[in-house]
Amino acid sequence: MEKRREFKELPIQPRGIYWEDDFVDAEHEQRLISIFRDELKWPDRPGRTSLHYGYTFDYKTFGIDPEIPYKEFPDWLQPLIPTTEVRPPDQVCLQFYPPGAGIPPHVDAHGPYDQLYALSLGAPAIMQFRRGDVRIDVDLTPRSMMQMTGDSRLHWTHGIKKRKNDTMVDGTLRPRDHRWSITYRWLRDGGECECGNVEHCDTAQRRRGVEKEKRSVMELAAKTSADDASQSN
Ligand SMILES: O=C(O)CCC(=O)C(=O)O
Ligand SMILES: [Fe+2]
Repeated sequence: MEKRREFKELPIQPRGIYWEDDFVDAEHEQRLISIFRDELKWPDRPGRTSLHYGYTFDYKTFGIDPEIPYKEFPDWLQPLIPTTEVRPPDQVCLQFYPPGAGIPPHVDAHGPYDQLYALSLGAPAIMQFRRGDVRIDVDLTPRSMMQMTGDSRLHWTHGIKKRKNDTMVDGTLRPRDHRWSITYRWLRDGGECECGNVEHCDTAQRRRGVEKEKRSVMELAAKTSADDASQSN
């Protein structure tokens, strides 16, 4: 019998983070990790690496790459697809984080994408949400599925610092280890993002006349400086 999905909103700022512990059980997680380690061909480079399924994420436009044909979801991915949306995701990104790797603070593009989920596997890592000076740490525990909606999706950035240890609330250090995540994105089904946040929304920026080239360069510059700043932590 299919397990009933139980997403609950985390009672924290930013609002709109929906969470389900144990989206997969520990044995299933181990089988997945064996596949990730032994059967998949990863890009040969240090740091965080990614594999794409469905449409391919385009790091230039932050949307999908129209040149790359759709890739069917492999068998191991099928049972990991959230069933809480009316259709399967359009873009799925499996990422590997070796110890010390991170992802710069960012907002997943509002223009191309609507719903956004992420599943964590392997070692835990702290994700930091930021809005202005406010920083909130969320522990991405293995086997948990997170959905970002509302404020957490639109108005706060999220990132994982590049560092070998995370500092826990009690001050202890927790070493990073091999972590995998699966990010699921749904293309917007008609209509545009109306959030109006010129700092974080590519649609609001386009309407204000900020050119596409400039937007991605601006975003990259912001990411790079934020990431550099986080190296010292
Ligand atoms: O690794 C994660 O859990 C999230 C990654 C992420 O933010 C993204 O792929 O946009
Ligand atoms: Fe993201």
